[in-house]
Amino acid sequence: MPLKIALTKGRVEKQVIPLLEAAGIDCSGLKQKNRKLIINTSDDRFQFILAKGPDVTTYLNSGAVDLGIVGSDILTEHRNQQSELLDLRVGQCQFVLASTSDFNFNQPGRKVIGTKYPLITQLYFESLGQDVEIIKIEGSVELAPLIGLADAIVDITETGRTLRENNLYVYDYLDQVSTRLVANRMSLKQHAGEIFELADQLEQVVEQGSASK
Ligand SMILES: Nc1ncnc2c1ncn2[C@@H]1O[C@H](COP(=O)(O)OP(=O)(O)OP(=O)(O)O)[C@@H](O)[C@H]1O
Ligand SMILES: O=P(O)(O)OC[C@H]1O[C@H](OP(=O)(O)OP(=O)(O)O)[C@H](O)[C@@H]1O
Repeated sequence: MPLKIALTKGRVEKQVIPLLEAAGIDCSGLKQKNRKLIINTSDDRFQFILAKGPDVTTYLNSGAVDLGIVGSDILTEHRNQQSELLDLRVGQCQFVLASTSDFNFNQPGRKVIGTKYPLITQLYFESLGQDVEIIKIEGSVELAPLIGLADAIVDITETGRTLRENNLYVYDYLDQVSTRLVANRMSLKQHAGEIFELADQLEQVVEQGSASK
């Protein structure tokens, strides 16, 4: 039976494939541009299940997969209950509080905050002792202060380009984000050897990558 790995499709998948390949894992199936969602390696050692980030945590928690590859933003937001094995050091970005130039962080009254990450936003403002109204947005979060839906946003930024091109400014920096390898706790007991072998192989690749930077 192959180890089942839920891999976040899209941006994470693209950045993780080179790491998997460097660890000697056959990614020819993953690299084929088709609509298949379940892809086995040619040696049947691994089965990749392509899913959206939040669903990777659902599959892990239900025991449907042994491993997940997903952003730490999603793990925090969805209260990950499984075992984090490795920081893959890709998908690196940072949470920020951002808004238009006229935003006043210290203004009295209850602020409205737009975000894809309500829990992270709530915890952040709780830590500041501020009560805010949070509006959940599914994407293009930067729109919220521009069209008057929210006073500010909590979102991730990498290059800062999206903020810049929409005339938004950073008012505070929150946690750093990167892609993680996570194991289902039960699978970790049942398949410890195979799982730690994979984690070790990937760790070597990650360390080599860092050393060559
Ligand atoms: N700008 C970014 N730079 C680096 N990593 C990012 C960036 N945006 C998101 N990520 C990381 O990649 C993960 C997946 O992001 P991605 O944009 O592919 O999915 P998404 O937000 O669900 O978007 P979509 O709905 O378009 O698939 C995020 O959970 C985060 O960890
Ligand atoms: O700092 P930058 O390099 O510009 O990256 C930041 C952008 O990337 C993410 O959006 P994504 O591309 O996932 O699109 P989305 O708006 O659909 O979430 C994030 O929500 C920002 O909008």
